[in-house]
Amino acid sequence: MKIAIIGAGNLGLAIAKGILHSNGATTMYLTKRNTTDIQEYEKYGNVTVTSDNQKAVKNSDILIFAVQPGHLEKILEDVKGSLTENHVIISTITGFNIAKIEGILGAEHHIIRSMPNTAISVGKSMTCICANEKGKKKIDLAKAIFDRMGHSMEIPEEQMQAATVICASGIAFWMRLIRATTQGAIQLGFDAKEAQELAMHTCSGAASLLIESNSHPEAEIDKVTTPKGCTIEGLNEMEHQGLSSSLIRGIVTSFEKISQIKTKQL
Ligand SMILES: NC(=O)C1=CN([C@@H]2O[C@H](COP(=O)(O)OP(=O)(O)OC[C@H]3O[C@@H](n4cnc5c(N)ncnc54)[C@H](O)[C@@H]3O)[C@@H](O)[C@H]2O)C=CC1
Ligand SMILES: O=C(O)[C@@H]1CCC=N1
Repeated sequence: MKIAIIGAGNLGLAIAKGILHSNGATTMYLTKRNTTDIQEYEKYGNVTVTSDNQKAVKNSDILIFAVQPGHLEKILEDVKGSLTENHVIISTITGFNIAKIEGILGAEHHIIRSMPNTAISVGKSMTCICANEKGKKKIDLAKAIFDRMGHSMEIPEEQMQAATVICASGIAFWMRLIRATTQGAIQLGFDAKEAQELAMHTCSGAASLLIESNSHPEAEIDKVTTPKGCTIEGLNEMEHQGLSSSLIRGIVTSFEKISQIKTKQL
């Protein structure tokens, strides 16, 4: 597989690391306007770093666009002449819909819209994808690419903004929960490093229980809450303080914001 990542910033480099981590490409082009700080990636023999997007497109089959929304239109116009009908175009751009990409490139291209998160760098991204009519023929290929770097789900395009909040912003939400647990553990006497180790592995174990046993969170909670015990006492206090409610409200607020950004920018 010959992959180009157009826009090697935060997300683009996270994807590049995920691809390297999973041996997911035969060759990989990484592009950026100023390539100085990504030059080191050429130490991996199959990686070419360049500011020449046309060259990256001509030498690759799968094109992953990870630039800021305001830059995409011009970049697509610039590379349009180098595209063939065999290219698979994967956009990670928030809010930039398939109709708009088709408006620039034409509907005859395989166009996939994706929403990964930064955990793609360690092969653990939850990635949502959807495709245009032509791209549906390549959706299994896109799914296979993202499944090598975590877990993927095909969703209707109307749900992409909601998926962005849950999966991409979700990394920040879960980080804050892990950080808060760490602060609690420090107050109970663990040093900071130990406290984070306890918090993150407990978080990972909780998610693994659900993924591997296919069970429901409340069923797992019932197994831990001893009657009159410490768990239910703590859990009920968290709920009295609005734990579930604040999470739900934060998610809805984030969604309201992403909906406004879409209307203003695009
Ligand atoms: N950071 C995240 O967790 C997620 C971000 N996204 C989306 O991914 C996109 C990129 O986000 P970030 O990586 O955070 O942004 P970023 O600003 O870190 O990266 C964008 C990169 O594109 C480069 N660039 C600009 N013009 C270029 C050009 N003409 N040719 C080649 N490269 C060019 C910039 O130098 C920069 O390195 C955004 O549209 C964002 O909505 C999507 C999911 C998650
Ligand atoms: O915060 C944001 O708006 C973008 C979209 C998802 C992650 N970062």
